[in-house]
Amino acid sequence: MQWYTGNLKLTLAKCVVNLQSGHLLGKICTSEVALAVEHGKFITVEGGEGVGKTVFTKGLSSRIKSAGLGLVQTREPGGTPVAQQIRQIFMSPPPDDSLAIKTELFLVSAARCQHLEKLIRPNLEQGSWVLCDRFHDSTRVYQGIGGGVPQAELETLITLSVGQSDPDLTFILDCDVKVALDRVNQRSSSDESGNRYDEASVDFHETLRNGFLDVARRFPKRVVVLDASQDPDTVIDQAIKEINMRFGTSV
Ligand SMILES: Nc1ncnc2c1ncn2[C@@H]1O[C@H](COP(=O)(O)OP(=O)(O)OP(=O)(O)O)[C@@H](O)[C@H]1O
Ligand SMILES: Cc1cn([C@H]2C[C@H](O)[C@@H](COP(=O)(O)O)O2)c(=O)[nH]c1=O
Repeated sequence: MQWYTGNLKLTLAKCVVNLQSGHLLGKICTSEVALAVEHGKFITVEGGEGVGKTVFTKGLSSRIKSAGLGLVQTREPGGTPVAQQIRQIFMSPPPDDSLAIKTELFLVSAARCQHLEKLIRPNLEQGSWVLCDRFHDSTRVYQGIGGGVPQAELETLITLSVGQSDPDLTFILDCDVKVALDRVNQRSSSDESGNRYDEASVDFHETLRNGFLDVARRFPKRVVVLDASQDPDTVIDQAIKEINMRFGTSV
């Protein structure tokens, strides 16, 4: 017999129980009660600059939480105090000491190790879901395809830092580069937040977009591409449909 309560799965074997109003009453032989916490699902969100990852992650998070599931929303680089300090260096190195591409690779990998060890794995083990804005596919695209680190070297470092903790599901938000850049420009004019690739050419952003689509082709079982030119609620609805189909949930 099994009960699901939030993220907790209770399994009872060979025992007599009384059920009243959904509560478990009566005598239970504890040696025959298995208390299993099912691992939470690990979902990542990827895509180029300005496609809508932040808005999507926030909206999807609240929909999953409203369904009664525990969820931690996080992002990379970052997610723990140390990883956040690495993010500062990564995002804003001193102007007279710009980052070599392999330094970038080591920085995002170090931040990821810390993030996995201190935040992601402990939460998944306790049954909480983790929704992460960017993860290793960003490394494949930005440091690999964009930055030119050879794929074999990059995959070695990804394997070393991620180990068995590959995401269960990845959403790649995809849309026309000009649409995404218009969104970035509108956002920048309102909040003045800078971006690492503000000065990059449209061609470079096209390379990133194609890089993510290439990742989707390489990992078809894990990755789902969503059309991010649609309105935010439609994109989130499509993601939820996919989540329910894959994980048997009713979010
Ligand atoms: N589906 C959408 N339709 C229209 N506008 C959107 C949509 N999603 C996000 N936006 C707007 O586009 C801008 C960029 O969105 P957001 O910050 O979510 O993108 P991002 O992918 O997280 O960007 P970055 O890669 O720079 O972190 C914001 O001003 C946001 O309000
Ligand atoms: C994880 C990861 C990120 N990056 C880059 C991609 C973006 O330009 C920034 C993060 O900014 P955001 O506004 O939080 O999306 O970092 C990267 O180059 N490599 C990575 O592995």
